[in-house]
Amino acid sequence: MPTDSRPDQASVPAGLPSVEVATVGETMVVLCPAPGEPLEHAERVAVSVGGAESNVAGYLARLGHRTSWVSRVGDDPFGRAVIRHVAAAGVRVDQVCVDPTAPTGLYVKDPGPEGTAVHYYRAGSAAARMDPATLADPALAGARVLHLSGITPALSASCRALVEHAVTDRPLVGSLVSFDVNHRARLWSAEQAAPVLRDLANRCDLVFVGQDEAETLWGTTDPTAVRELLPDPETVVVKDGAVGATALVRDAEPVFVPAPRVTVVEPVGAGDAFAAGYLAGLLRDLDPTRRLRLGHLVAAQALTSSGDNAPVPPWAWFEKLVDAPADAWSPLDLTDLAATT
Ligand SMILES: Nc1ncnc2c1ncn2[C@@H]1O[C@H](COP(=O)(O)OP(=O)(O)O)[C@@H](O)[C@H]1O
Ligand SMILES: O=C(O)C(=O)C[C@H](O)[C@H](O)COP(=O)(O)O
Repeated sequence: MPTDSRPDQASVPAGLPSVEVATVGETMVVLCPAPGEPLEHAERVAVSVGGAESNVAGYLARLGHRTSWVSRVGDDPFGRAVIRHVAAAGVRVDQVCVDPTAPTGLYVKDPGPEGTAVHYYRAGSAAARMDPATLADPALAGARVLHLSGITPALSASCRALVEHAVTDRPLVGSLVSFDVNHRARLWSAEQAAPVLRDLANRCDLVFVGQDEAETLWGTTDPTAVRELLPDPETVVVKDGAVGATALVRDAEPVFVPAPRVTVVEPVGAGDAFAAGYLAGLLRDLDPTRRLRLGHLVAAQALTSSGDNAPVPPWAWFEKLVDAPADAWSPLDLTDLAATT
């Protein structure tokens, strides 16, 4: 019977300090035809890598935080591509199990006149076999943040048990548990997802949710109403795309920060980038306004670049804008982002 193995990570010598952030979730190879070319007639596809939680890990690593992505991939070329891609962003991948008995998941984009449809080939994937033991490695102890998303509980019963375990038993003692609701309608219906995601989110410390998904799941876009549905986390961040985002922190007035003006090249991954920026602000003990600003600024990098995991400018660029006077943010104009970075 073949057994799981762990990839070597030449760039991470033994004895490194413990990770600051662990993220857990599935990452897949992404196949995408040329823009506007329907999949049915495509003769060529571009191959890339995508996964919400490894995207968050990648942005955090690029912002200078020691981050580990915890997952499973198949012992196949796509699994090796995923590991190489995530490691290239500076993320530790020594917590990724290579499973010789299940494939790496795949998602395929189908550009059409009404937008891009997504087809998943991830049922039965190696990552769908994650379970509560996935978080048992002592190397994860001491992480300040464990970041999860609502994609994982939709993957399989064992993945749902993993997320239940993470939010209830808190295996990473002392870590703050962060949860991006990330409802994926291709994985489960809103009726199935709504109570599960609400219950899981309520057991976390920090929750990110888009107004669009709050409406789909729970029938409201109002940040205060969302907060009433999620009373237990210390902080709920409600995002409203191009408009802005609100942080509702327990025992404090809600804080709203408008999103900067940007010229969107490709919207996929903006939510992951936002979560990473907010978490970087939290790790640096910034106040909620600055955390939201950092979220928007990292999201802006994702929006103005194609692909899920954009490069980020040096910290000094972020610092200047994060500390700018309030009127500079009403709203901040980043429409010439490429020139300013
Ligand atoms: N058109 C836009 N202009 C400026 N910022 C945007 C725009 N769309 C999204 N964002 C930024 O990306 C963040 C995440 O947006 P959201 O729509 O929730 O993304 P996703 O659907 O990828 O989760 C927003 O909070 C904001 O910072
Ligand atoms: O659907 C999944 O399972 C994925 O992980 C695919 C994507 O890479 C991210 O989810 C992007 O997410 P957004 O930041 O919300 O645009």
